[in-house]
Amino acid sequence: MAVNSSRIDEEQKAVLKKDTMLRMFKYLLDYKKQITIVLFIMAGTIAISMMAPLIMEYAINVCVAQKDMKGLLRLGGGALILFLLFLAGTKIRMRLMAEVSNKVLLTIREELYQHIQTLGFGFFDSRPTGKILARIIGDVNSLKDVLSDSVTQLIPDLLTVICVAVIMLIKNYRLAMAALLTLPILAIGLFLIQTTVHRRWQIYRKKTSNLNAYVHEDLSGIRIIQSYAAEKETKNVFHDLVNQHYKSFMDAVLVADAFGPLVEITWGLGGFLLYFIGIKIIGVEQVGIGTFLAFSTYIAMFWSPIRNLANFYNKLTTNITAAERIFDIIDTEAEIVDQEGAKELPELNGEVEFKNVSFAYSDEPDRLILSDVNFLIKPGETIALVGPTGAGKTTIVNLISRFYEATEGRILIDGHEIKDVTLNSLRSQMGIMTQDNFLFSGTIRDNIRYGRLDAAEEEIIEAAKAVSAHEFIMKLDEGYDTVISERGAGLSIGQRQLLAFARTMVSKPGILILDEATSSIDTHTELLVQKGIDALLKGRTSFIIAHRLSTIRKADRIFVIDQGNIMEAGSHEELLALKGAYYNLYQSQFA
Ligand SMILES: Nc1ncnc2c1ncn2[C@@H]1O[C@H](COP(=O)(O)OP(=O)(O)OP(=O)(O)O)[C@@H](O)[C@H]1O
Repeated sequence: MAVNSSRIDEEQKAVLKKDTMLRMFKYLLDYKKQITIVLFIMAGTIAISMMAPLIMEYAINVCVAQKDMKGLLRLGGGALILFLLFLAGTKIRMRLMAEVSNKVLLTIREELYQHIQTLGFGFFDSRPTGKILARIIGDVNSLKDVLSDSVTQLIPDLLTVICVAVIMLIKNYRLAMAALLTLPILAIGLFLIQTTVHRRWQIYRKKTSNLNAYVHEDLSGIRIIQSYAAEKETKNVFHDLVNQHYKSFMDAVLVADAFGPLVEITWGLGGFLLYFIGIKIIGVEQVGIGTFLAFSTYIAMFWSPIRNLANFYNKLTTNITAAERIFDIIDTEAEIVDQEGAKELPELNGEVEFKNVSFAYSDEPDRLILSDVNFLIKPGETIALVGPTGAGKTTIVNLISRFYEATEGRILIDGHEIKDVTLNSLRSQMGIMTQDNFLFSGTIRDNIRYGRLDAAEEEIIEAAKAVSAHEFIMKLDEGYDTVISERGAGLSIGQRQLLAFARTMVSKPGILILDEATSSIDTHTELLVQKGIDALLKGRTSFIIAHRLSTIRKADRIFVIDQGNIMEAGSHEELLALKGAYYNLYQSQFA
C-alpha cells in the first residue's frame, strides 16, 4: 500500500550541507587531468587580466608623464597580444570544463538510475512514480547548473579575488584595507540568508515533487477520470498543488533575492570607504593619481567576482537540496539483495517448499498477511490458488520470486533456500505473468523477445503460436514488425495479454506463475492458450491464480487461501467432495 502520495510531502533524512557539497564535488576528482590543464590555463588568463591595470598605471605614470609615444605604442601592441591570448585561453578552458561537468552529471544520473533498478517492490510501493521521476530528471538537471558553474565560475572567481586582494595589499595596504572593510558584513549577511533560504528551497522541491506525482498519476488514470467525468475535481486538486508550488517558490525567492542587494550595498560601501580613506585620510598626493585609478579598477575587479561568488552561493543553496534528494535515494539500501557468498541456482527441477512462512508488508508490520504457511510442491505439479480478494494469493507467488522477503520461515526451491541464491539466477528461471501486462514501446517482436533477449526468430514465432497470438499478429499490417506504443495502446486488452503470454513462454521458465493471466481472454482463446501452456510447460511447476474456476479445474492441486493460510488443498474432485469453501465457490459460479 502506498504510504506516500501527491498530497504528502516526502520525508528526508537530515544531512549536513557541507557533506552533501563535498560529496557532489568529489565526482570532479575523476577528472584530475582535465582540471589540471584548465587550472593552468586559468592561471594564465587571470595573470593577463591582472596585468591590465598595471599596464594602464605604467602608461599614465611613465609613458604619458614622459611623453614617450613609442613606448606607449609598444605597450598597446603588447596589450593586444595579451588580450588575444586571454580570449583563446578562456574559450578552451570553458569548453573543457563544460565537458567535465556534463560527464559528472552523466555519472550521477547513471548511478541514480542503476541504484533505483536494484530497489525492490517495497520501495516502489512506498512512493509515487512521479516523485521518483522528479528526482531522476528535475533534481539531476538542477545539479547541472551548480556543477558547471562550480567549474567555470567558482575557481576562476576565487582565484581572481585572491589575486586582486594580494596585489592591492602589496601596492597599498591601507587603501586595500579600506576597500575590503565591508567583507565581514557581506559574509555574515550571506550566512544568515542562506540558512533560511535552504529550508525554503527544500519545501519548494517537495512541492515540485508532489505536483509531478499528481500529474503522472492523473495522466496514467486519464481514461478513468474522463469516464467518471471527474475532470473538475482533478482540476481543483491540480490547482491547489500548483498554488502550493507557487507559494513555496515565492517564499524561497523572497529571501534568496536579498543576496543581490546585499552584495551591491557592501560593494558600494567598500568603494565609498576607498575614496573616503584614500582622499580624506591618506591624501591623494601620498597615493598618486595612477595608483588611485588602478585601485578603482581593482575594486571593480574584486567585487565583480564577489558578486558572482554570491550568486553561485545562492545557486548552491538552491540546488544543494536537489543533491540531497539524489543522494537520499542513492543511500536507500535495497531491501532485497544477493547475500554475501550467494550461489547460482542450478537449472530448476521445480520443487517448491514453504516452511512455516509468515509475512507482513513493511508498512504494516503488525498485520500478518500470511501466517505459518506450509506446503511442498513436487516438480511439474500445477498448483492453483483460489480464494477471496485480498486473501494473500499474489503475496504467496511474490514471495517465491523473492520480490518481498518472508518475515518468518523458509522458502526452498529444489532444496536451496531462495535467500542463499543470487536473485538473477532465481528470477531468470521464473516465468511471471501478472494482471499488469505491461508492454514497452517497440515492435511486437521486441516485446516478445523481452522474455529472453537471445531468443531466435523461430523461438519467438513458436512461442506466439503456442499461445495463439501468431494469428492476430499476422493480421496486423507489419506482422511481427508492427510498432506498438507504451502499454500496448492500439491493441485490445486480450491481444496485449496474448503478447505478454508469448513473452513469458519464450523465456522457457522452470517455474511458471500466472496471476490472473487469462482474465481478459475470451473463453475460446483461453482454451487455445491453455493447450499451448500445457504443451510448452509439460513437466514444469506452475502456479495459477484465477478467479474463474474453469481455468483451474485441471490443476493437480488447488489451494484455497483465506485468512492468511491454506484452508483446503486437493484436486478439483477432492475439494468438491469436501463440500467446504471450494465447493461453495464452485456452486456460486456454476450452480
Ligand atoms: N504492497 C502492499 N503493501 C501493503 N499491503 C499490501 C500490499 N499488497 C497487498 N497488500 C495487502 O495484502 C493482502 C493480500 O493481498 P494479495 O494481493 O496477496 O491478495 P490476493 O489474494 O492476490 O487478492 P486478489 O484476488 O484481489 O488479487 C491484502 O489485504 C492487501 O491489502
